[in-house]
Amino acid sequence: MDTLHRGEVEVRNLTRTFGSGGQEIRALDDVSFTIPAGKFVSVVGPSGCGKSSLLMMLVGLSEATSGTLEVAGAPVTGPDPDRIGVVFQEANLFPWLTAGKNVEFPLMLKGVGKAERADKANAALDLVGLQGFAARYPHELSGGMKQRVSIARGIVQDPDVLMMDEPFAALDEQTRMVMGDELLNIWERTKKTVMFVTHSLTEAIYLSDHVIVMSARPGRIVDRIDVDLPRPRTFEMTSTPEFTRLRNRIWEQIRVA
Ligand SMILES: Nc1ncnc2c1ncn2[C@@H]1O[C@H](COP(=O)(O)OP(=O)(O)OP(=O)(O)O)[C@@H](O)[C@H]1O
Repeated sequence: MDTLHRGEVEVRNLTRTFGSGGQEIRALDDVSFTIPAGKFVSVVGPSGCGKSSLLMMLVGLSEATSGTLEVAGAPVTGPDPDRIGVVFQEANLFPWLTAGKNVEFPLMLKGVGKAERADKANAALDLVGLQGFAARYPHELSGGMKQRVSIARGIVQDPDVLMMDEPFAALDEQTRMVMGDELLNIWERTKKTVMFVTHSLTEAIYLSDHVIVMSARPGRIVDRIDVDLPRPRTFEMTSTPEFTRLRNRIWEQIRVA
């Protein structure tokens, strides 16, 4: 396949079942989609539809029951932060390490030398707007800042793809909106492919090129929406007829799902 035209994320006929025998729970059923390289795609759906399960398989932390997953041109066989960065809802920082050392941590595991580690961590912290904060400990940072550190840690190895599982869900509304704009800035500067799981329809539309809509369990894809709003996105766009039309379309799908 032509590398230039290959989807950065390819999911084919993915099924995920938990448990066994009479206790089986089918979380995902025959899910297929492609995220082209460099695109920002959100996944929305009712609670329990399998969004997190999907992301856990795509980052190599959980195995598919059947189907195939390819990211950045290769099958996913386990965690691979050089290829796939991940950011979760909780920042999950080590409280006893500074922001800089938290970002360096995955590089330390790889045996990267001290100077290179510090350079890369500082560059990642700059990218998320935390220049000068490397020496701070997590308890000295706000919720938004902690999540920025977590994003810096997710991209410190410069992966092609960034997977995000409700990264701003624990933040207050104002911080959440600022973080959305920050994330778009980072995305535009780094050209990474982003898959973003969220409960917020507004956030999904505001950030994305495409929105994948999933049904209630067992999760299936019921719609894929192209968001043709111009970039850069602005707060004013969220009250335009086009934005409302897209939000209504997703809501109709989720309501009946
Ligand atoms: N380890 C597990 N063992 C058993 N069932 C599981 C496990 N993980 C997930 N499930 C079930 O699979 C379904 C999908 O869960 P998942 O967390 O992926 O959904 P979700 O869409 O991310 O939910 P939410 O939006 O509430 O975060 C749920 O019904 C959940 O209870």
